[in-house]
Amino acid sequence: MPACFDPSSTPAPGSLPTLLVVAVALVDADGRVLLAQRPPGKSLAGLWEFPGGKVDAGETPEAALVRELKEELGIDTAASCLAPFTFASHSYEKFHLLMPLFVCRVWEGDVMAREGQKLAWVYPNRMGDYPMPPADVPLVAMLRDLL
Ligand SMILES: Nc1nc2c([nH]c(=O)n2[C@@H]2O[C@H](COP(=O)(O)OP(=O)(O)OP(=O)(O)O)[C@@H](O)[C@H]2O)c(=O)[nH]1
Repeated sequence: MPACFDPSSTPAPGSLPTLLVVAVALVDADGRVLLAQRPPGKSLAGLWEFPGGKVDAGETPEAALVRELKEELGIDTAASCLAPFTFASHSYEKFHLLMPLFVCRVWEGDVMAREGQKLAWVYPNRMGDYPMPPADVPLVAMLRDLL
């Protein structure tokens, strides 16, 4: 049976809270994508992810991303520089993650790890070398096709 027909892979409606997280593929002039490593002590520690974070109540995904990029990486960008690309919809044990992924090629300032996280600029065909959360796996394949 194809995995997409497996009812056990689909949680019962309403059984998990949906968490809205926004993320971005920052793409540099060489076509590399920025990944950040989740620090020890957090869930999914050690895995590499796209910069971003939770969308606060009353915030748009774009505003949340502009805020997170300033907080985490010290860079300035604007909603008009964020191109909607795709999304992840993935059930973790305690919540269902809904994560729009934007692509951004234009920002101001130098990328810095403001929260002590490890950063890596990665060519799409090398992203397999960086273990990522399960929700991100389909996104990487789509990014490879785009870039
Ligand atoms: N930013 C980001 N989060 C992701 C990605 N993939 C993925 O599954 N997530 C999940 O989405 C959630 C993002 O939440 P977050 O970064 O704001 O929060 P956190 O777990 O670090 O906790 P915090 O509340 O202490 O900030 C985490 O559960 C994280 O594992 C990704 O590529 N980027």
